[in-house]
Amino acid sequence: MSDDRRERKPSRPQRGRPAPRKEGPRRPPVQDPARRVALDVLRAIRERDAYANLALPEMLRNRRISGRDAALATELTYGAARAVGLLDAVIGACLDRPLSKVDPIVLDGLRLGAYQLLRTRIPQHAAVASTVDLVREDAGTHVAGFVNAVLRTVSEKDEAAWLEQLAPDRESDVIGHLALRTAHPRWIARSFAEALGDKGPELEAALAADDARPEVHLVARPGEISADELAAITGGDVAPYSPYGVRLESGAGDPGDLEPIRERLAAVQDEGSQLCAVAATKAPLTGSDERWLDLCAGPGGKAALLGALAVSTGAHVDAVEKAPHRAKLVEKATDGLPVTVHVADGRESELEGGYDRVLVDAPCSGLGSLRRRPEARWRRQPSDVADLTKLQGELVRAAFALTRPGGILTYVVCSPHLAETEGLIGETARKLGAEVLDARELFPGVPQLGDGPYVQLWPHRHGTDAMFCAVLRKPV
Ligand SMILES: C[S@@+](CC[C@H](N)C(=O)[O-])C[C@H]1O[C@@H](n2cnc3c(N)ncnc32)[C@H](O)[C@@H]1O
Repeated sequence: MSDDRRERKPSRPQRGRPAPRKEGPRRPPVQDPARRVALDVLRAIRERDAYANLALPEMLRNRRISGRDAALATELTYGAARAVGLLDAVIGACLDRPLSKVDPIVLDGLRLGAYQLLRTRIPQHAAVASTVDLVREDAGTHVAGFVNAVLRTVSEKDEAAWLEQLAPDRESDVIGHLALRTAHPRWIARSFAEALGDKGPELEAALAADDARPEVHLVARPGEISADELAAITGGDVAPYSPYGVRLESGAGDPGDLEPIRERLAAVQDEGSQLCAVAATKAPLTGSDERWLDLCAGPGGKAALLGALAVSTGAHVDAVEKAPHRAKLVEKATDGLPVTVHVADGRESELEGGYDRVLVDAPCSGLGSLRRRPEARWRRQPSDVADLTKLQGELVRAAFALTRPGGILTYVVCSPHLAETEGLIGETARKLGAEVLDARELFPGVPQLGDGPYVQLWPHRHGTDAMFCAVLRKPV
């Protein structure tokens, strides 16, 4: 935006603190509860590293917002948080100063407004006026003209026209081009390309699927309720691959309100996670099959499924989790199941070895579940991956030491990044002398699993998170 279109230059409010209102009567509180929540969550993400999928439901509950307002708040919060890179590129093109010079509180508002203008059908006037009102409440009247002028400039073109202007040339920089189009950081788009071995239509489909709101997946607890019954009660569809899965349309409200979930007959769990947990219990094994170990168990999604499956086979699960508060979540998730929770570092758990089956669902970059964690793609850094692979290798080695000869070690990460997947497990298995089994055989009915021996699931192929699964056997 040029200076002549901006109102008098504001003295900047202090970062993180609303400036006192300068004029006019106090507004009645919360004229626009949905956008107010969205803006407050965007701010919480920026200021205190909040997670949208935790902060949003909490705010909606505390403010007693439901129905259409809750649906709008969810759409705006998730959408704007996911598209930050794209929104910032467009906002930056409307300014005559660097984006970093814009007050962060004002920038949150600009992102919320730009998202509505570029990626929703909200009428332009409503998008601009409502955003100006909210930012005025937070940052003072003096910023209203600036916000109004920037958003009016944003609204002069639609998303396609902005991309035409701002995206790198597809021919010379396909990664940069697709990254901006699908609101991904370049390094993540590159890691997807490397994992797929593709820079064409498949990469585009993968990034596009990652830029869309995902369905909600539920797991029907084995022995408690069937997937058919769960689908009938919730109005969802039986999932295509997991025998325990149900898929619900996104935006169908808070799944925590569903009766089967309140009654603990079912839980929210991505179908890919379900498939990996089931695979860990199904790899062929000779001899005893009673002692199972989940070495990275928090918050307990897979431990609960392992525990429920263990009931029918007579097995017992030890679940290790390093973070005490997450270990409590595992206890809650596995209450009543044959699962013992241990608060310990999986690398030195001091558990007695000889396990028949060990699952290492390792801490990872989470690049495989970006669609469910909208802000994560902008928070993660390439350097995170190097730190994580060190930990992943140490956990796999500790797990292998705890596995009995002939026993099965299943390694899972929610990431397609090659350093965390094939790179990590291939090298570690070789050094340990482990036999690599063909994991594809443990995912019956799941198409497009490639050449093996590992399994990499993808949102665009399977509708699941991009889970990776490798299955090793310790030689006798
Ligand atoms: C990907 S999550 C596991 C998800 C879990 N299996 C589920 O399905 O709900 C990885 C977990 O490992 C835990 N963790 C991190 N470092 C660990 C360590 N050294 N030993 C044990 N657990 C660890 C993290 O706190 C986190 O809860």
